[in-house]
Amino acid sequence: MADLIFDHIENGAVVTDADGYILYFNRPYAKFLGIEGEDAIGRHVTEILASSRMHIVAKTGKAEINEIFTAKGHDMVVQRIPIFENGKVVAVFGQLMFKEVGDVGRLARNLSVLESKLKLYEKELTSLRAARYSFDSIYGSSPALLALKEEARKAALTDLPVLLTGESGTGKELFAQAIHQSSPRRRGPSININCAAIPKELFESELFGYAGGAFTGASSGGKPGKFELADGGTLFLDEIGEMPLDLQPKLLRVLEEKVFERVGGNQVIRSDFRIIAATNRDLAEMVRQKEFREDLFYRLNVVSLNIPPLRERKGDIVSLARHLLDKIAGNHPGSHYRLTEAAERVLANYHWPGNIRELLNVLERTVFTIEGDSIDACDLPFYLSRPVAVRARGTQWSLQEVVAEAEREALRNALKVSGNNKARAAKLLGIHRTVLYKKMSRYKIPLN
Ligand SMILES: Nc1ncnc2c1ncn2[C@@H]1O[C@H](COP(=O)(O)OP(=O)(O)OP(=O)(O)O)[C@@H](O)[C@H]1O
Repeated sequence: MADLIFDHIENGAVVTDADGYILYFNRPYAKFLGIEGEDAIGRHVTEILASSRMHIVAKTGKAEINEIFTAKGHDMVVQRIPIFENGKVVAVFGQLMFKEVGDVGRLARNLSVLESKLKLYEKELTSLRAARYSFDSIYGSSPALLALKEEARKAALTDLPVLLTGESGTGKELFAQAIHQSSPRRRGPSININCAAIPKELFESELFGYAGGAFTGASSGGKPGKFELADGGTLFLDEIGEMPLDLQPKLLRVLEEKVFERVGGNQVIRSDFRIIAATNRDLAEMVRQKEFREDLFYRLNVVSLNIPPLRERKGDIVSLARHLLDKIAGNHPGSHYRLTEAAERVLANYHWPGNIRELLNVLERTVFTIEGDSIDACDLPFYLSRPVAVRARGTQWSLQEVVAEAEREALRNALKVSGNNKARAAKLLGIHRTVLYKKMSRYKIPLN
């Protein structure tokens, strides 16, 4: 068996006794030197490899690792390891690590290229992240938003947990990223976990990871969880209100002690992370309803930042819209989208239940349908201009409104596809040209 293993060592390997007489000589080594392996057994190692130092290592008892060794005209890299029994060298194991010294140089060069590439990517990633997620990329000049940014900037300099609250689409994730990017942990990882997106049964292993063989199907090396990955950085727990109640005590313990074990593992893991949590739910009310643990709530709610909805900072709507249009234009080279005053009025008066995400969505869709760069009120979705009284009924639309919106959209698409040729657009729609003109006038679609 030992012979078999020995012959399967990829590179040459040899074992001598304490006096330098060969006990084993594997096939790859024999092949490499062009001799018969069996012939070498029992002979002194210097007879086969004149400058061998195996017998010297047997005397010194000191391993020689990655030494250059010349044999048969080759400069090779070898290692020689003394084997001890009861404190005495009984054998020496020698192994060829690289058949050519040049291989080592090449490997080292490759490694150093890889290392510098890695450094370059790290730098690029940091600057990309900084450009995308700094406080400067949070737009708006309303006093409420400016005050909030100031508080968030201060919080970034500390290691305190932050709880971000606000309606969906107000920019909670953007704030979390900006805090990380402005914190001393900016070079560390920024790990996100959306608590609403994880099935309950996978929650624990997502957060804490699992040990190898922890359950059927688990990968053999195990897998680190988000807490482990966030070591040295920030862990962003989005939609924390969706955290299963029975897991909350465990989460609290980790937040307090910063140590945990992987699922199915027994090794204690320490991780140095900073927590930022976000929710669009009223956590205090959830605590009162016993749907969220009070102790965890207090642990998370150390620095509390509430992002007001867009309709409560009307001053931000138009400037945000302009900024988002510039961003959209970045994907359409040569364009510079502008809003007419009427369009600005429509945007400013709408109540934006989906906040900035909805604004972005509306602008993206509008840009897709317009000809040219100017966005007028009639280019915006019909529902934005509905009177407040109608909107107050909630999201339920009357059939008439739905039909009108669909008609308007169909008209605009047909005009776009036909290059604003009315006759062709009418034909596409299957209506008479005069009907098209009438409907265009009703929906305030400009003639050209
Ligand atoms: N002040 C802002 N300036 C520029 N872009 C913003 C601003 N606030 C939000 N956005 C953009 O709006 C979109 C929604 O923001 P984000 O995902 O941060 O919201 P959220 O509050 O985390 O939403 P949810 O609660 O639904 O997860 C993103 O594309 C984000 O870049």
